[in-house]
Amino acid sequence: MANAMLHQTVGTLQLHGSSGIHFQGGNNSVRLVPKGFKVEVGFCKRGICSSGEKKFSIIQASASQTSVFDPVLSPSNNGTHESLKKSNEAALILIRHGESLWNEKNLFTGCVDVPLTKKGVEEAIEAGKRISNIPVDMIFTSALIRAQMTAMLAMTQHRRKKVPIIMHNENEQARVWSQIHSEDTIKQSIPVIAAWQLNERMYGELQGLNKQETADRFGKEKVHEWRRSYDIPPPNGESLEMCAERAVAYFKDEIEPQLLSGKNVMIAAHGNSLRSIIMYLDKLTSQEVISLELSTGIPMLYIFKEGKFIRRGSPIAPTEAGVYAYTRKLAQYRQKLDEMLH
Ligand SMILES: O=C(O)[C@H](O)COP(=O)(O)O
Repeated sequence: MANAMLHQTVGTLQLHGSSGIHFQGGNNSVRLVPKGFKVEVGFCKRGICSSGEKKFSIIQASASQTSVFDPVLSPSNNGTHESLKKSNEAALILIRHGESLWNEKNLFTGCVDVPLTKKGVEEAIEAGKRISNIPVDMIFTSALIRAQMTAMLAMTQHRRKKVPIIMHNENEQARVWSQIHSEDTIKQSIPVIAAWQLNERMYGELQGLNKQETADRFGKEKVHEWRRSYDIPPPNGESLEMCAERAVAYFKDEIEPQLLSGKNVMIAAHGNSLRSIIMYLDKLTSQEVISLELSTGIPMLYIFKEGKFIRRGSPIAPTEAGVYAYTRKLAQYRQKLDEMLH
């Protein structure tokens, strides 16, 4: 058990606007994180737990200081943010889930939790082949099964053979009961964070309706406006703008800090939650995003470098040399995999 870790939550860390970082544990309340403790970033369901307070846990680490998450530095810490921006480069992969049973039936799906079809399973596996040489350190998915299936199936193809493991931080018991007690096993794992903020836009009263029949009933133009306009919501549903408010906020608060710290990230999500994120990454206008269409199961690669997102398109096949020549780091990663596996 030399490598085993003892992680015990002993308090919480609170960020209070101008008054700084406070540690609150038992009867103690001190301003800074005490020596010998480290910060583990938690993911509360809504990203922000209450106004001005983000969810962190202070964990007391034994001799081994490793956890599934490396400490993440807040982007609001300007000095560090700037230096990380300069030094780090990371891959960002976006994948829209494979075909779902309601895509096949041409039904508005939105937040209804529908699994993949056989074709969707195959698309996810094919997507996995395309990214099998690209490093993945963390995976974010929506809370919906079609995105989670896609992420997991894609990872079955990855040459590095790390094990994707869904993090359960919904309450303290879930967190403790899913703890991994081997540093070596943790190193061979990829944390998977499921977040409702990455869910498909909520399609309101259109959910479950046939897309063609809806166009016949309300008119092609009206339905196109509901589906593709930026700020016009479908009846009692979310517009793309409303979807962006939660999806892009989550991306900025939870995903960008990981990229800033050099982590390679994959996001498996949905047509519209990804359209809103791409709108942010590519700085598209509300006019330009109208014509942005995403196919199911096609991975898209971005390189995050010097604080900028560089769009690299979709890796075509695992053998496509060009993809791995995008950056020296990617080429080196692939070379390492080749050496390891031959
Ligand atoms: O939720 C749905 O119905 C689809 O996944 C996305 O639909 P859209 O193409 O109408 O945006």
